[in-house]
Amino acid sequence: MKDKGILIVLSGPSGVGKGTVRKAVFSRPDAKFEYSISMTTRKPREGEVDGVDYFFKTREEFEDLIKKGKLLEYAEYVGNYYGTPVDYVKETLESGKDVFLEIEVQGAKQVREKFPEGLFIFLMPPSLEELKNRITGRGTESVELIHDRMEAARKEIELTSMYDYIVVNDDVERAVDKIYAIVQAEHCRSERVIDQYIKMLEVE
Ligand SMILES: Nc1nc2c(ncn2[C@@H]2O[C@H](COP(=O)(O)OP(=O)(O)O)[C@@H](O)[C@H]2O)c(=O)[nH]1
Ligand SMILES: Nc1ncnc2c1ncn2[C@@H]1O[C@H](COP(=O)(O)OP(=O)(O)O)[C@@H](O)[C@H]1O
Repeated sequence: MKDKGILIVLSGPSGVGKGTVRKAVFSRPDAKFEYSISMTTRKPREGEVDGVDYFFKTREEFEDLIKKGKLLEYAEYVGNYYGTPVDYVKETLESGKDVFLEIEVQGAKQVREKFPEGLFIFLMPPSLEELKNRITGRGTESVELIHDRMEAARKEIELTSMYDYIVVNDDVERAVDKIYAIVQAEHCRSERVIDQYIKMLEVE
């Protein structure tokens, strides 16, 4: 039987660089993770593509997915719903591949309850000032929304104790190196691999 993949959850405040780090993670030639594309009711930003960046849904469609139990987790964040499709995650893990989620902390908490064995990584900004600079610098949010996102960020940073690892995103490539090292270490964790070795000893 094939071993199940690892569910990797990358979380952190808006603007910390989750999207940037995730893209850098996936652009490495040795990337073996599968990215789970989320559903959202947020309007697409310029350049975002349905089915690539997100599956863009109406509130009615999203609420229907909730009712039908199609989401592993979901959260309302700054006025919009965001959620992870459960079937994709389960099927991909069953096939032995690691799945990579990029979600905010309320959702990460729900995943922790359903998948306590997941690998939870919190991406931390070098400082709150730098976080604000990044959100402002991206230019996708109005002043009011930046304020809301900074408030959300303060609350999120207070909840980091439920994560297995904290990675500071001072430099993108350095953060990616750390994420790879963490995932690699997780693959060697004895409770994940012990059965394989026991089987090997039985055969010989
Ligand atoms: N709970 C949950 N949060 C998500 C999901 N997808 C994205 N998010 C988070 O929702 C927040 C807002 O995302 P977005 O509007 O794309 O802005 P971003 O902050 O620039 O990534 C970010 O913290 C994302 O990580 C999801 O499926 N579930
Ligand atoms: N390590 C970093 N150093 C400097 N700027 C960064 C770094 N990581 C991301 N950024 C910039 O910060 C802004 C927010 O990044 P983004 O990936 O959109 O964040 P998130 O997905 O967490 O909301 C972008 O303009 C991005 O280029």
